[in-house]
Amino acid sequence: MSDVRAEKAFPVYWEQFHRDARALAWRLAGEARASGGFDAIVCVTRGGLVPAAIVARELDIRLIETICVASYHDYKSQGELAVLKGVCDRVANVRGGEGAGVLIIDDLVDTGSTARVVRGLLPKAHFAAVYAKPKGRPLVDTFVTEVSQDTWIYFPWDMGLSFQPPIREGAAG
Ligand SMILES: O=P(O)(O)OC[C@H]1O[C@H](OP(=O)(O)OP(=O)(O)O)[C@H](O)[C@@H]1O
Ligand SMILES: Nc1nc2[nH]cnc2c(=O)[nH]1
Ligand SMILES: [Mg+2]
Repeated sequence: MSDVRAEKAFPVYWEQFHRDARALAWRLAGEARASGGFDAIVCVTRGGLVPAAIVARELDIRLIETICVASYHDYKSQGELAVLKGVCDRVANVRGGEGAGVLIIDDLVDTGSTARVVRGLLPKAHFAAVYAKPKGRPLVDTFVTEVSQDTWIYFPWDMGLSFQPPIREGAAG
């Protein structure tokens, strides 16, 4: 989201996230049939951890690795992208090297910067995200829902219940 101001909010609740992550698993099951399956999952921390758990359960994948990337240091503003931990050789070479047979999972692609770096490390892997914005979309092999570039997605783990003032008290203005 670095150069476009996020004007619209897209809040996602746990039930919806579970449904969308399952929809991703259904699509990936089709991909797996066509491509010979996935032997391992690499989840992009931290956001990729949650959909990775759901997809791993649905596709019965038990070899799971993380790639630890940090870039959004402040809320909504992307800084320098740092890979804090790469992928172990056992997973990167699970089917002949360069990420062949590996499924990479993240919660979303926005500008595509994170996906570009991760794909560079595992060029033969399949990259999946639950949500995609237009700039990041060319970097993803499989996703479920596209939102506009000026939308900020609020995940259930980032939200909590809070009091809402009644509309007549000015909240609608
Ligand atoms: O396409 P991009 O513009 O690179 O943005 C997408 C990345 O941003 C978020 O991660 P973030 O860096 O905020 O860290 P987190 O997963 O630890 O929350 C999200 O989980 C993606 O990994
Ligand atoms: N939660 C959240 N993190 C992001 N990182 C980059 N874009 C987004 C977004 O829309 N929502
Ligand atoms: Mg992330």
